[in-house]
Amino acid sequence: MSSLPTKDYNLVLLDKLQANPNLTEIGCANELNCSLAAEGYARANGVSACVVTFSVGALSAFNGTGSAYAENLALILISGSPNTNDASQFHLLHHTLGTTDYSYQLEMAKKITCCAPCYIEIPTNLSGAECVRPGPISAVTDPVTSDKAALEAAANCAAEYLSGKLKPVILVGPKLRRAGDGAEESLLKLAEAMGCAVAVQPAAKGMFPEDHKQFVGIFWGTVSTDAADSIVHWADALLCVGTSFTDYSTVGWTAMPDIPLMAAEMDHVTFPGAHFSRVRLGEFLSHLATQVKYNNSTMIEHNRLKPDPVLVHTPAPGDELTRKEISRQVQALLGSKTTLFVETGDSWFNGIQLKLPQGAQFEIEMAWGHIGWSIPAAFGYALRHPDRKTIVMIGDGSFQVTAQEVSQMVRFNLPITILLVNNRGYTIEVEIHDGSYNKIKNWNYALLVHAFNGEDGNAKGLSAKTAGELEDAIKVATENTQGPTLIECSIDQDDCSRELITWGHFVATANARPPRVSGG
Ligand SMILES: C/C(NCc1cnc(C)nc1N)=C(/S)[C@H](O)COP(=O)(O)OP(=O)(O)O
Ligand SMILES: [Mg+2]
Repeated sequence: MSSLPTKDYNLVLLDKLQANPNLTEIGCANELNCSLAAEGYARANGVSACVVTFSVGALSAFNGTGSAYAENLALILISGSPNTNDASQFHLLHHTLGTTDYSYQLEMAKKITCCAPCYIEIPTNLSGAECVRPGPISAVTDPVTSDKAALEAAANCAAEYLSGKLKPVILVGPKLRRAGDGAEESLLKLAEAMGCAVAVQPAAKGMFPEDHKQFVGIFWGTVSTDAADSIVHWADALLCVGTSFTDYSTVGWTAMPDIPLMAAEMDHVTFPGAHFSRVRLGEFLSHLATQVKYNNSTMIEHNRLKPDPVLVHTPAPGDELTRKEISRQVQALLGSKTTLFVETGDSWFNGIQLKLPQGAQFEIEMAWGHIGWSIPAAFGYALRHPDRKTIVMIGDGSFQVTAQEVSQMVRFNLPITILLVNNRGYTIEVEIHDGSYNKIKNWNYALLVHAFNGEDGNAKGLSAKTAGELEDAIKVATENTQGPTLIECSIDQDDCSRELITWGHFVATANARPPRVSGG
């Protein structure tokens, strides 16, 4: 539960929430970070709540709420609001637009909340009022089950559809995990029953085990890993599970699969010419696993065409630090209890290339893509998962947006390791479309962390300009169990991944499409 220090519209509300022994209040430095921390908490916990003050608070929190909506995460946004007498007394109030219409916030919230994020507004003079006891929580939390007949029909139709195909591939998307109800386990069962290749969209990295023998890589068009694009394009049937085809995930629409898609969504299944509603994803996948025939033709082909392992160069300790060396050293950090957050920027491409060992988790915000997300989100996530080692890869531009939340990591003694890649500006934007607006003021990032320590913090701030300095800094980070460790990794501005340059080119081309003339 993330909330802001007390503010007049939600003073009593916070007191009431604090009185509930089952709730823990976690303060954040501002409402943007509060909402993004709640988004990160929801990734770990399944649901989270964010409590803010009216208007000046809520409008900032709308950003993290929008992220939760776009990323299909359950976040409850709770906002204090004016005294119920004010409207009828035509009062002009602080923190508002200066009119007597206070409904604008609710109208805006309606656009970014639905069954995933939801919105509750509580007038300041009702926070302590008696209210009807809420109904059984099971009405909200119990899993929704499929319509039995639709489930049966969908699985039979899918099994028959697949039995007529020679080269089936499964493509996993980011909504698989969000479906809950054991959908990831059901997918594993189905994949092993089919024996086929399993490719994963970038925003779903980690949702299918990468150490599994049927994992064939990240399907991301021309910037795929392990030639996953070849096997996806070789397939004659693509079973899309929770997929999301956006301009970013299709590399500016250059990687849309060109065969009819069979799509299994969170609550419905579609094939060419058929649609089955009220079919829950987890139930569909596990039921289909009992109907399908084994056909490993795409695995046999993948094993023929997959690239040989890449020889990773290990530089001398005194060598200038590079993007590749940062990735090599982060790779060595990943293990069954680590969760890696990768921020919008070249960190996406560097993170996607890493191999996840058994149990390692991966978090990315590719749909909403709000730079700075990973700092508050990792903070929220780590609160829920003290049992895991949380690592963040973030660029300098992104860090400047939400840096204050490192002070909350200090406050709650969270041993998060932050690898801040300082390439002096917005490199992703430089590669898409350069201009003076991609330059930023450089900070002394390592020193900033000492400021966040105040008189009692345990955070460490280090900088690395060579491979050896990074090795040493990572050792310090690994040993610092009482607080965050930020390592500023300085690299050349143009030291970026080839995938970023290729992807940026196609996304920029897609952005630049001329307006369509009607009738044209
Ligand atoms: C400005 C922007 N995107 C536009 C943008 C602007 N504002 C918000 C909130 N979110 C966004 N994605 C992006 S990706 C920067 O290149 C990020 O820079 P940095 O963190 O330094 O990473 P790289 O250097 O690797 O690109
Ligand atoms: Mg940068």
